[in-house]
Amino acid sequence: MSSGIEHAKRMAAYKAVDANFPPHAKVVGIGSGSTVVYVAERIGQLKNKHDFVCISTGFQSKQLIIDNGLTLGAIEQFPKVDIAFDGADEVDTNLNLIKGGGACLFQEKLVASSADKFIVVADTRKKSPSDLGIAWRKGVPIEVVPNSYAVVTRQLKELGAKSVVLRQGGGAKAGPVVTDNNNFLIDADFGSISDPGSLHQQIKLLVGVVETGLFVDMAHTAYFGDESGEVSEQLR
Ligand SMILES: O=C(CO)[C@H](O)[C@H](O)COP(=O)(O)O
Repeated sequence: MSSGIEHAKRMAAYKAVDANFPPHAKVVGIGSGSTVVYVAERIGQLKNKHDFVCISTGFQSKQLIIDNGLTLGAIEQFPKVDIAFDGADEVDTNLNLIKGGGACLFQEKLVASSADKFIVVADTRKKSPSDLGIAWRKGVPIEVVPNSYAVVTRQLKELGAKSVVLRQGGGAKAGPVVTDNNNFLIDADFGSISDPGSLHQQIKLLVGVVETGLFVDMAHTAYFGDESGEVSEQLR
């Protein structure tokens, strides 16, 4: 028996796949995190699962594809994706996202930006009542080339970040988190973000920044599960 939140995640993921999976899909993006686990599970139940390839967004996602009996492909082989599914750390009322809580934001954005349709799955805790930076208080994840972190940290403060933290491995690793691309991650708290597009552009221009966790104007629909199993839909 799954807990309330796991049930919420599973219901959102199953509904997202059932409502959106294209019958003749050839290339499918699979995101990262704990909600997308159920997307891979549902896609793995499809009768035609050997007719398409799945593109991963990192190590965990690759394992999900393999474990669910799906065919793994590389974005280098399949640069055009029919549909991509992924989780989010926060979704604003315009369907902009903060992502990267699981340190996979660069490959997630690469796959989502290559997709004809990008679908978000989450539980209702991820919904912001208005802007980004309200429900997710850990800051905007930013992937940086390792030796640039001090310079980028200084410049993020100049852009108005209230706090800038080099993400640490915690009990699992001494020192900073190293991404699947061998980079570091900075979490920059800008408080409530009224113009995520402009903030993304300013951060992206800093030398050393690989990608930001602000996903602006990218998602097509978000599915939010609650603990009762109800799923609500947010369209752009
Ligand atoms: O961006 C991500 C990883 O970098 C995840 O999609 C995001 O953190 C949501 O994860 P979860 O479904 O576990 O809440």
